[in-house]
Amino acid sequence: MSLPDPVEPSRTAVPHLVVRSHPVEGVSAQLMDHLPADGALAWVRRGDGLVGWGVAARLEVAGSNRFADAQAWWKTLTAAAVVRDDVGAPGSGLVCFGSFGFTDADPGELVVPEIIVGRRGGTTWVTTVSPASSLAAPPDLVVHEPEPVGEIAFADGARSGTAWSAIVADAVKRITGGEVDKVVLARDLVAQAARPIDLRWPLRRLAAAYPNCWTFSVDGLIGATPELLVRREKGLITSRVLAGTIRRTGDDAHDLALAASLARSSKDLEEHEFAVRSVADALKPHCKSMNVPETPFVLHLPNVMHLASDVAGVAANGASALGLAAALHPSAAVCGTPTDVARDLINEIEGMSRGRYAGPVGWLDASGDGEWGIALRCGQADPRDPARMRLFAGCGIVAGSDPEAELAESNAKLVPMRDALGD
Ligand SMILES: C=C(O[C@H]1C=CC=C(C(=O)O)[C@@H]1O)C(=O)O
Repeated sequence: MSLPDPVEPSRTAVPHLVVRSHPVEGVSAQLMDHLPADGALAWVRRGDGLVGWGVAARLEVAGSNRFADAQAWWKTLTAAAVVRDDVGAPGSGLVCFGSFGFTDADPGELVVPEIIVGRRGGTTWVTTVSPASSLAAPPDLVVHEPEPVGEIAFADGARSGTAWSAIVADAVKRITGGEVDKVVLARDLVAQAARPIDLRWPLRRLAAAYPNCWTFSVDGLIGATPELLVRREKGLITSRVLAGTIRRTGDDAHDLALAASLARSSKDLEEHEFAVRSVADALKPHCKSMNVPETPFVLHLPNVMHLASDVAGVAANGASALGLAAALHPSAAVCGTPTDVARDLINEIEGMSRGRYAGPVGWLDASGDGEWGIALRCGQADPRDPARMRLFAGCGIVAGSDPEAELAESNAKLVPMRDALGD
């Protein structure tokens, strides 16, 4: 596949931006409620986070230097900006949102909104970003009502469930044959509505139904991910690693028994160990000290339960949150082990383009702090048909995987987006 010409950030003119963050009182609506219909940007968890709209600056990136190009552009842009930050919270001041493709060939972007509304621990603020030539006035924080999606139909994407199970069976054979230790295989569904989908409708529902996840929206990619690839905040680096899944039944007592069986399942523990190792190995050069839990805990979500490990470290160098995300991507939670072999196998047998599914999505500030999740439990709006979205889900495959069980697991992982698009 031929890659788009790489951008040359040093030669790309960046705008000189004027940025002002100030606290606002008496704002009680959810952050998402303030989003206008177009260009919604969001990163929200348990009511805190950032939403934004408008485009003050934007960079599209693809190719093998995409993370470095994005980083260089951001450095130049932040160096040229004049910032007055009266809030001083993580996420105040100049911030960009971003999302990156799973592969180098899938385009991604960084976008600096014109307006950002942030909230953290009871403090709400507004950031305005504008070119020095035309200073922006602070916006009125209006509450908008999104349009319900209405009638919607779901159909197989690149492959039927049965065809996908056959690919999983093939992968299991190749794992037992010694070709690869673990590979993550994904499938897609196509959601077709009768009218253009107002992305704020599913976004609000995801944020309400999955408060422990990070609900995100960047350039038509929306979802609620339970997996934090990396957070860098004031010298502390953290990552929530997930791998190993069991579906919930809705019966609490039964689910508790299932959680206990997940915590003992050698197949899931093996799958999890690959993911934790890949994250710990990638973060090691960037940390002075690290805490890698020996045993995962069980993360309970409304649809599934995951084996989860929170890895933490003290930053050893100036690598930004985006630089760390670049070092971590693709982790074994979305690609496999060994990475290169798993990536080639995905390319060979998965039979679809992932686009920005399973890529890093998040935000970055001028100091290099920020949060990047893995774009999971998500859908991509079709830029050519606003009534259409592609939904994605994938499963880690190891020697002990059962293709039928993996298909059921992938269906459970599609539930958040399917429900969010429903009435
Ligand atoms: C690839 C996905 O999930 C990953 C994250 C958590 C658990 C996973 C698993 O148990 O297979 C996957 O590695 C997805 O949701 O599309």
